[in-house]
Amino acid sequence: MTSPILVALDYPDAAPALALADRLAPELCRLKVGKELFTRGGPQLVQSLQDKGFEIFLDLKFHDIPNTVAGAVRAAADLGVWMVNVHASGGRRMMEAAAEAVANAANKPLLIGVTVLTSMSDEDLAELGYTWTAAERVQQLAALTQDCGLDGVVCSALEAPALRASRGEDFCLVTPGIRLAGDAAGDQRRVVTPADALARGATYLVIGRSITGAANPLAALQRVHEEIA
Ligand SMILES: O=c1ccn([C@@H]2O[C@H](COP(=O)(O)O)[C@@H](O)[C@H]2O)c(=O)[nH]1
Repeated sequence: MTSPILVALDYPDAAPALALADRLAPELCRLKVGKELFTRGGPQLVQSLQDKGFEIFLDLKFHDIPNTVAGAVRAAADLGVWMVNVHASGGRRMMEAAAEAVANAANKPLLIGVTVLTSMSDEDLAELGYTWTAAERVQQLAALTQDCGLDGVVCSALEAPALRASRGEDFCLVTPGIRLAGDAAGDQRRVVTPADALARGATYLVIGRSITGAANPLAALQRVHEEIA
């Protein structure tokens, strides 16, 4: 079974991340390593998680000049990760450089463009001086991301129906901002439940605190599976 669930290991260091991995199973989920955990645990932690059989989404959201981002995604591919991402707002030349960098990798990871962070609302965008809504901006950036040859985007599942219609069935929609019913949204603003996200056309569900913050994370993960079955 290939699970659509990516568990976000947002822990302050390697020990709790490895302990949780020992309670979960690669058949039930993939694992996401983000900025905090990678800064503490580094490539060695990624390797340890991969040695346990998990595929890894290295969520470092690279955003820099094209040459620098190309080198960063090449380094991520050398780690053998399953998925890596860049900020789509880095623009065409940056994304094309990233796509070219991973194209010839021995283990080519899925390369994903981050559109509008799921923690951002329309009001947050307006405060930055943008005139588009989050939904409009996601559409613009997803079109550019696909044109640059990337495999998909990070977006909210709220935008998934429109993206499925415009970008087709094969474009990966990686959706954080997932909450089990009743869980606090916290800093997230564009939030959807697991079942609703899949019904809307999401490919992968990124779930952090609804699983890692549960008294029994394995039970919470199994609850998600029951909900989406
Ligand atoms: O737009 C984005 C991009 C990435 N994330 C990451 O996903 C998880 C979500 O964690 P929760 O605890 O389920 O809120 C986290 O690692 C973020 O860095 C995102 O939330 N939104």
